[in-house]
Amino acid sequence: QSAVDNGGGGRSGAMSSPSVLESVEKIDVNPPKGTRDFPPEDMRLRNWLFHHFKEVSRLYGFEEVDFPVLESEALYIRKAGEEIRDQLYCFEDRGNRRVALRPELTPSLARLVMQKGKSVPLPLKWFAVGQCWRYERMTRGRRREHYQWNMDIIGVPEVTAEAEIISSIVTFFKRIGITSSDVGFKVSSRKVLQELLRRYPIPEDLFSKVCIIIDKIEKIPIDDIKKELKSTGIPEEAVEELLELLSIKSLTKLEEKLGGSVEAISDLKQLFLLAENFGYSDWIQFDASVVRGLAYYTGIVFEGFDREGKLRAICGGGRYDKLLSTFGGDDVPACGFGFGDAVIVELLKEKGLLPELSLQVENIVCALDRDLQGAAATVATVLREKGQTVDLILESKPLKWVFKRAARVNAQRLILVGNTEWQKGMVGVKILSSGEQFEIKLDELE
Ligand SMILES: Nc1ccc(Br)nc1
Repeated sequence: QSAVDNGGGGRSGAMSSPSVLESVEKIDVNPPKGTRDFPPEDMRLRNWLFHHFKEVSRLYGFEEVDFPVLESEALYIRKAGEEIRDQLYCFEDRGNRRVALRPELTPSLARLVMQKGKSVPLPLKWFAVGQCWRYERMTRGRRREHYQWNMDIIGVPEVTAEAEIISSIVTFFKRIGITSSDVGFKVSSRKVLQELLRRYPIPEDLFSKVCIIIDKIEKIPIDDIKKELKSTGIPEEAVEELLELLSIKSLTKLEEKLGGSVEAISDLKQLFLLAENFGYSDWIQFDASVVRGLAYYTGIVFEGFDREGKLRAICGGGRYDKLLSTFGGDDVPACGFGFGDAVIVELLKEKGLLPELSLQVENIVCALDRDLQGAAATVATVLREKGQTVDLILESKPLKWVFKRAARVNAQRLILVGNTEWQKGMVGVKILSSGEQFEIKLDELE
């Protein structure tokens, strides 16, 4: 029996005509390692999540954009030692081009902004929800794809942009029942690190590398962090001072350490003031250890975390004022965030906040005998043209089977097309919740 229906014996399993397809071993019905299918129940939850992503983006006046999942590898070749680079899902295509499945959306967004150039007046407020990939040795059994929601503001140098996008994430959390007791945002600025490093004689290009190492601070032993930092050439005393600085959790202490005239301090103070105005002060806290793991961040950085500390970062983002210039474009200030579709679902499960999403159908339409299948199609069409959802029974089935299906699809009512009624232009209706039953003219059915 061939693995696919060759149109011969159909699915009944009857002996099919000689197959044009070679008989094969049964194919592996699972999706590739690290990837997911979305059967109906999972797709309903995904659509529910994406609906909230997109509704919040619309509330904030952002425009939706999208890009190919396949991009030139060049977009992601950064030499700062990022994990995202080590796990790039890249290959050479048949035209000998180096391409990659996108690991994130921001470089594509930067590319499109550059492509549009002066034809789009700034500021731009764009959002996207797209599948992103990584190729990781399955030893860790982690996923290789996830969907990310991104919102980005291009062309606003002020901290009002960061305050706005953090507000949008807070709005999202509130919409799905997450509160500031469940989740918070750790906020810092890479300018803190820059300021400290400036006080030591070390080359500018080390900055990104140092950030990427520090981002691993809770993922690998502190001695490995020190070793990696020293291997970049930073003086020993700088490493010690750096690690001490990263433990600061109050802006006041940071100011004592760095002095008030530092731009990082004024940026952060402005952000916390704006948080008051947006009404999300109790969601955010200063934490100097936040640097995020992407090389291109240049200023404020933040990450959403679960206060119980059970899960990985829920989302993350920040300012990236130099990304377009690293692509050879003009410097354009930008900030944005990425929000994955996996950790948030784990959090909703933890909090008992997963929504009940069942299939709902208003009508099941069923012909009571074979020669009324056409009449049933007419009834279904009349209802659908009125905007009613109809599950039309497409084959002759016993009523018991129809009732079982009605229960499975949560139908509100059964429309039965029978000879006697149809002769009078009528159909039988059974309200499944009450059991009420009546006949009605087709054109009065609504
Ligand atoms: N960047 C990235 C891509 C895919 C997954 Br799963 N996680 C992170």
